[in-house]
Amino acid sequence: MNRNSKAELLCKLCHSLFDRGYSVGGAGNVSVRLEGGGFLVTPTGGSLGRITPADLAEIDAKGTPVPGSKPSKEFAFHLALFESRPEVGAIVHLHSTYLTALSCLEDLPADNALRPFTPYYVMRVGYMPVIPYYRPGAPEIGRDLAIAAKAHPVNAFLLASHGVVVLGKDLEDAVNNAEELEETARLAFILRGEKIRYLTAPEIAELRAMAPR
Ligand SMILES: O=C(CO)COP(=O)(O)O
Ligand SMILES: [Zn+2]
Repeated sequence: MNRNSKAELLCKLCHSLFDRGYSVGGAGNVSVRLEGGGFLVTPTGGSLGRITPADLAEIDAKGTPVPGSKPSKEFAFHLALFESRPEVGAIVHLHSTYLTALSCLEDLPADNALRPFTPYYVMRVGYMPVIPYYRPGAPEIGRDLAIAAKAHPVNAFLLASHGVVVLGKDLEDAVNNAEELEETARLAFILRGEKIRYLTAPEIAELRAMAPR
């Protein structure tokens, strides 16, 4: 897919996420890898609900912003993930309600914030390691994500007290993964206090073998 088609699809998916409440205010950012190297990313401070292709910031293959819109303050962590995981084609960062609520819980297990109880979470995301809290835009987020992305073959990381970072092979895949994950977190809150039948280790292993990644 060429640059302009990717820019249009990115905006269309941002509007869709915003319209369904996955992003509010100026929160969240989305990026996509371009074929000849380089990236498109949402600009800093804007609403995902009203973004147009002309608003997108472009970054060259060396990670240098091309003159034009100012990139998201989180582009450093997007770049760290693109560099650590060559198969990743797009990244979605959201402050979606249930994942962000989960990120605010004390004593989350660092290796996996969400124990699997449905198959699609395992198939699309795997599991979800937790990155410690740093202020938005802090370089430490990219540093820790790069280490985690190499250590864990998963498509999502929870940023403590902040939100979520979701990876995909392309834009639609990353958005699908983010939607599945937010729904899984919503179910986890609905089921709080209930006796959940968690998936067993053999069930998880079978699903991991089917995972599209
Ligand atoms: O979610 C955000 C910060 O973590 C939004 O920041 P940007 O507007 O710079 O993309
Ligand atoms: Zn954020």
